Amino acid sequence: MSPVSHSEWDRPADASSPHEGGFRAQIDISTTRGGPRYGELNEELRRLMDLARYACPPEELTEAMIAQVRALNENLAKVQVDEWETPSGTRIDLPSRGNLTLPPYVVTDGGPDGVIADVTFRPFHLGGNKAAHGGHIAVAFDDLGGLASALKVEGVTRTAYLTVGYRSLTPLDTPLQMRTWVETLDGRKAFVKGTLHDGDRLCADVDALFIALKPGQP
Ligand SMILES: CCCCCCCCCCCCCCCC(=O)SCCNC(=O)CCNC(=O)[C@H](O)C(C)(C)COP(=O)(O)OP(=O)(O)OC[C@H]1O[C@@H](n2cnc3c(N)ncnc32)[C@H](O)[C@@H]1OP(=O)(O)O
Repeated sequence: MSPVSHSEWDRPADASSPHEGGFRAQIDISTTRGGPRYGELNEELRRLMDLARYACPPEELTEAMIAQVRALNENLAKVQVDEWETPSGTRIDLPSRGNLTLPPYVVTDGGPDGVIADVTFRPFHLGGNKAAHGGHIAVAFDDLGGLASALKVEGVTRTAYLTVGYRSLTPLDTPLQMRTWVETLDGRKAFVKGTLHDGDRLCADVDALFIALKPGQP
């Protein structure tokens, strides 16, 4: 039942594994890993989070649900792989590359000039008063800012700083438009800007620095 330990996933590169040092310079993108129904599994898990976030179960139902979730977790524990082999984060055909922990987004346009994505904060991303939690908005900017800088430098980058301006409330369950782009590229430094809109209304903007990693840099 325990998750994969750090020592198991932080393994050295070998012939079948192109990561260098503790870091993989290229993401091993896929459209098949995890099978054709992996996206459906993710969506059911998101629905579980939505429903759990607002549930107030009576005690007898809580007991039954603990047993059900335990059974689900036991199945998931049987199919653990390391971070380089999991479909999560690599499935470019799925929302947020199949990464369940990110707010679900769909990239509608992406390249060295920037990224445009439709992002929907789910009910479980609630901060308060039906609005999205600011931390989840920052996560979306981090990932899509990281994607914009990766497409610009043609390699993986890492966030050095990320400053979010929360300009107006960000609604849940509403398709929103996020744009991110590299404003200035200075050697390894990609200065990224971004916006989040609900229609014409600006919900948030971002100012971030991503650094292209050197080969072998942990
Ligand atoms: C079609 C589909 C394709 C799919 C394709 C997949 C794409 C896939 C996208 C994934 C998207 C994930 C996006 C999540 C990204 C994370 O969330 S990363 C996790 C969060 N970030 C971290 O943990 C970073 C921790 N910090 C570090 O590792 C190191 O400090 C850093 C940031 C790598 C920099 O260290 P370093 O490489 O030793 O660089 P260093 O020489 O210190 O600095 C380089 C330059 O940057 C400047 N700098 C560094 N830090 C700062 C700072 N905080 N403020 C200002 N300046 C700074 C330095 O002053 C220096 O400037 P110059 O002297 O060159 O002018």
